[in-house]
Amino acid sequence: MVDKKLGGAGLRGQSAGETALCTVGKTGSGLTYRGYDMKDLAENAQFEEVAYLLLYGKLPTQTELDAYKARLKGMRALPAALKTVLEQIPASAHPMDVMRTGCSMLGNLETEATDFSDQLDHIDRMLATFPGIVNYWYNFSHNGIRVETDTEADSIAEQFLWTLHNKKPEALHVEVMHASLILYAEHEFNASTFAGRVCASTLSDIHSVVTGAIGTLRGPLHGGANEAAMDMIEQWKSADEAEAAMLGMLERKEKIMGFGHAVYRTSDPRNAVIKDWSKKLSEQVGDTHLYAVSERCEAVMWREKKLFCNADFFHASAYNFMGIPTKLFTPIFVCSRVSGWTAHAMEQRANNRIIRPSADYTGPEPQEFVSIENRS
Ligand SMILES: CC(=O)SCCNC(=O)CCNC(=O)[C@H](O)C(C)(C)COP(=O)(O)OP(=O)(O)OC[C@H]1O[C@@H](n2cnc3c(N)ncnc32)[C@H](O)[C@@H]1OP(=O)(O)O
Ligand SMILES: O=C([O-])CC(=O)C(=O)O
Repeated sequence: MVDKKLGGAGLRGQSAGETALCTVGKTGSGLTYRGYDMKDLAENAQFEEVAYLLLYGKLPTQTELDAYKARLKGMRALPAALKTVLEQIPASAHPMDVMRTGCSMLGNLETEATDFSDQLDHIDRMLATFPGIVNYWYNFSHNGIRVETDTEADSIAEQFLWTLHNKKPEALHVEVMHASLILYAEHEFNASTFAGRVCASTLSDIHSVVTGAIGTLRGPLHGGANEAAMDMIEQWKSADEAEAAMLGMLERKEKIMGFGHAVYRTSDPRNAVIKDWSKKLSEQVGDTHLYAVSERCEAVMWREKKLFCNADFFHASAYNFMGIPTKLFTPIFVCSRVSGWTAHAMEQRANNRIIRPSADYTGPEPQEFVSIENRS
């Protein structure tokens, strides 16, 4: 993999600390979690194995995995006060705002100890409850249903789909969700993780770390791109229509969501994995154009701009084929990335110094104070 030339604004290419969790664009297919190639994990593991790897430092044995899944399963029920708050949030709210509020409310009800001795309990609780939080609100506000979040689902992947559709999902969809959650789990010092680490460096609590990270992930330049990509591709009914529209967007110098990356230069290794799943799902549902539209977008962007699909682009069609409403796309990213964010928070806490960089001053030279009656 060729390194992207890094420099300029946005702290690009500057090291802001150390991590043992992840490499981006360095070895293997280009993304490793604690030394394991993301592709091997996405092809062979369940999401809980990856969360365990990030949070507990090693891949679990079968016995450890069974125990971990049972532990998470036992933590799914939502407190009544949290459900009451979720029921107040209007259907017009963005689900990322619901997640931000849900996480914050959980922190009010189940506050972390100030010595962080129970951090892993709170982290596992967030992993266990996040799918239920967003889907409880979604079903209540959109369908008038108080969905049961304490389900029999075997995994977080299954739990998301089960609490969304209020029934046991099909096996293929659960398999895709495991892969998707693994792809999104961790990505070094991306914007939301960095925001979380800054928060952790003040010795704040774990719910504040995650609440801040959720707000940072929400933007369309970061996690919000999967939703923005769907809004774009669903307008087009054929690959030719997509190509013509994209050329117009490029001509007008518009940003095309789901393309490009701050670190990768020639490809995002997560794209090949989710693109394969999107193709399989498109065949399963008898899709007539969405996959073809997506593929054409990829070809046009590469031909015209040498820009490639990032992790978000084919997630849009894949999630759509599984019947997931577009506005719930980025919350799925949260349900996964909470593992990476919190692993980083623990790493920061274990070797902490408050993150406080400097700025290059560009304001006026020192000037005399002018009293209010003499100002023009
Ligand atoms: C999981 C994730 O968070 S992945 C990222 C998800 N975000 C998106 O998909 C949003 C669209 N993409 C982008 O906005 C950008 O590519 C980012 C934010 C991901 C990276 O930003 P940067 O590191 O600043 O991009 P980079 O330095 O490669 O940009 C080079 C040029 O390509 C252009 N470019 C980059 N991405 C795009 C795009 N998606 N559409 C059109 N032009 C683009 C930039 O405008 C820039 O042009 P300029 O030099 O004339 O200003
Ligand atoms: O690394 C980044 O800048 C964004 C990204 O792909 C991620 O967070 O998964």
